[in-house]
Amino acid sequence: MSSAPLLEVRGLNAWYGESHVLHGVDLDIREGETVTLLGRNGAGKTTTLRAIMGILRRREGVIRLCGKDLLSLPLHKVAQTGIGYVPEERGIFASLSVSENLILPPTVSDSGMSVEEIYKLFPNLHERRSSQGTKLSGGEQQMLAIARVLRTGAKIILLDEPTEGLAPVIVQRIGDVLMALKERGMTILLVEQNFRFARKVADRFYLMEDGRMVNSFPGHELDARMDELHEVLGV
Ligand SMILES: Nc1ncnc2c1ncn2[C@@H]1O[C@H](COP(=O)(O)OP(=O)(O)OP(=O)(O)O)[C@@H](O)[C@H]1O
Repeated sequence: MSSAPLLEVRGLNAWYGESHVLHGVDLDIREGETVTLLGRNGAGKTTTLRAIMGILRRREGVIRLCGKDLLSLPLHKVAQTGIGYVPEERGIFASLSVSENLILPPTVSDSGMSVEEIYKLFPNLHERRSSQGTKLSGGEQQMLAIARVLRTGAKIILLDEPTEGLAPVIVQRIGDVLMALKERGMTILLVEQNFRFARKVADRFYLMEDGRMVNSFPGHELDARMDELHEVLGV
């Protein structure tokens, strides 16, 4: 680990009201890396993403992006630092068309993808460009949610279970998109329960249990650790 991490999380504690959910989470993601968070339901994966983004406000510890402190920033300033978030519920504008959803996101850097580039990466969004958000399939909504973040020029994208509830052929399509983003040098933090999908894209895994990171290992060790993972994940 020579270069400084792009995203650095140290000793992160977070609370929902009085409920203490994250207990000293440490996480490092280097530029261009794809890192996947594993853990059983309730382990704190979504909470980690929400705490990094500042949606969950009661936090203590260190969160830095390119060395810049995120913890003290107001919510609306966090995305402007170049960190994009695709929540599990996707967060697209249901009443707007695909093309309107793509035009709306504010830009955080010049490196954001143009609408033309987006349509090249997601030909199905081009076909559906005039369709309203509510009329899209789950897979199309997921792709639109990812595309919206790519428009902004974010350096790192946080994805919460992008394959959940989607048909295998769509899961594969999303995998192809993430591989294309990796090739472009995008840094990705992924929460994912689908091993087959995660194996394809992840350079490194973190394992969470009860609001703590309990292990981290490189992607190629996934198969050798399957028994241990099944035990911790209860799957
Ligand atoms: N809005 C909330 N208010 C209070 N507690 C919450 C809230 N959201 C989550 N929690 C609690 O925080 C803990 C971590 O939940 P979190 O959603 O981060 O887990 P997860 O690992 O993402 O699992 P899942 O796959 O179920 O989303 C759980 O104990 C959960 O019950």
